[in-house]
Amino acid sequence: MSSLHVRAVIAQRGIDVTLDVAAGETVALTGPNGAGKSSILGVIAGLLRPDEGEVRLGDRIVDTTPPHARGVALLAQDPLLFPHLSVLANVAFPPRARGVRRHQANELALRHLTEVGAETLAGRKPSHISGGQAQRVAVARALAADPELLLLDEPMASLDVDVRPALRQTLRTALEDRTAIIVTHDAADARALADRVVVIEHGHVVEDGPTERVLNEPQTPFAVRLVSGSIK
Ligand SMILES: Nc1ncnc2c1ncn2[C@@H]1O[C@H](COP(=O)(O)OP(=O)(O)OP(=O)(O)O)[C@@H](O)[C@H]1O
Repeated sequence: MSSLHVRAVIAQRGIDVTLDVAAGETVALTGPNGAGKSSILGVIAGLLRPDEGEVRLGDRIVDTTPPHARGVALLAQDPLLFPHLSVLANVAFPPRARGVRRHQANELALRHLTEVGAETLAGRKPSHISGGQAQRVAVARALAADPELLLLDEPMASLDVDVRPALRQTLRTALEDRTAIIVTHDAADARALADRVVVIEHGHVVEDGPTERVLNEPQTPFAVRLVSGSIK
């Protein structure tokens, strides 16, 4: 578990952001479409190089560390499971990639699948499970990477409204005592999962405070809309 410090300037996208996340803290990153949320996650994950900036995890500067060695797991909107691998092999992939032996990696994978309530799917191929199940499996795979920092980009966006509460509950458990950033447009996600809410507009932080404060006394027009549920 590490703290995060990120400063990212991407001139072409109008982004200039500094963000600190304490060790074990979950931050909900929110703001209008095109505000820069995904770009910020991209910089932290090492997928996008800022014009200027720094990404520090604990006391390590990871700017020049390749994505797979950063200790950062990114859960995208789509589960992006490997189609040719079983559910179990998908979740065992990160530990296998860091050299854990097959038997041990499979045991670890099964434990994470159980954590997200998907252990009965272990033998199936991704094409034989539902979208909601696939997203749970993707959460298990992200956890199996044992990341120092977990980034979630609208993990509920592709799911039907009726399966969102179950995944939210899964994430609630998974994010306890983990440093994490979740991009969301849903106040329910922020309320259930985040210690802090940060609002980004036009590439800048316009509001930042404890979840309770931001949801009870929103200061910016976007936060007001978030609370009233009028976004989307
Ligand atoms: N691949 C790209 N190349 C150039 N500009 C991009 C690219 N992707 C996004 N942008 C621009 O960068 C800015 C920030 O976009 P970004 O996707 O980070 O916002 P976002 O807050 O994640 O939006 P959304 O809620 O729609 O996902 C926007 O002006 C967008 O047009």
